[in-house]
Amino acid sequence: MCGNGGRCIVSFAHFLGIFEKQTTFNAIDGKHDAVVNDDGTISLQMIDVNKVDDNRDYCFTNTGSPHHVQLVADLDNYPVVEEGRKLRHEVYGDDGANINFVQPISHGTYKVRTYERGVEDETYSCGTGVTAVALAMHATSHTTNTNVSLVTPGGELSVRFVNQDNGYTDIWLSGPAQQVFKGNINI
Ligand SMILES: N[C@H](CCC[C@H](N)C(=O)O)C(=O)O
Repeated sequence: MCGNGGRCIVSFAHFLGIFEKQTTFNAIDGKHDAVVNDDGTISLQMIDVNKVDDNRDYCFTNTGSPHHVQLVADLDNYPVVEEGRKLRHEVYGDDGANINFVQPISHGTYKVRTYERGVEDETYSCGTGVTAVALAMHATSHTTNTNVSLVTPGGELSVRFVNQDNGYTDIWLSGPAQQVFKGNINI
């Protein structure tokens, strides 16, 4: 599942006039509701998450895709590609995982850089990744906020959620989706 890809699909379907305000689409992890907000940002409902594994040095959770979440100091200068590539294999074996490195900016605001499985490199922004970061920061009591801001190299996202005894529900990933290219194919 791709959270940012999902938001882009919704934005594109809206641009094509397929729906007005709300829609639903099916992804590999199930159904997703989505909303085009009045300011043009896109909110996407993510699957419920009932487990955030806390391994003290890092967390692991699945928000539609598998994510490792680890706090580091001096994120701007952190070797995301080298360390991400190592952890992706050494901790998670053949299946691997996406690796998110995190630094707090303030209570409820986090800077995130992600090494993405499949891409095998750092990407500008990972939607399921920042969702995992928001839940992991809450699950480990780094924040009590249930609306968390995430700053990635590609821009700013937010994740809000409801915390219940058995995990997290009503999880919404929000942020901008901008059309940057338009073309035609003659067939
Ligand atoms: N970039 C995507 C997640 C891709 C996850 C994929 N790399 C995987 O290993 O499942 C996002 O914005 O949510």
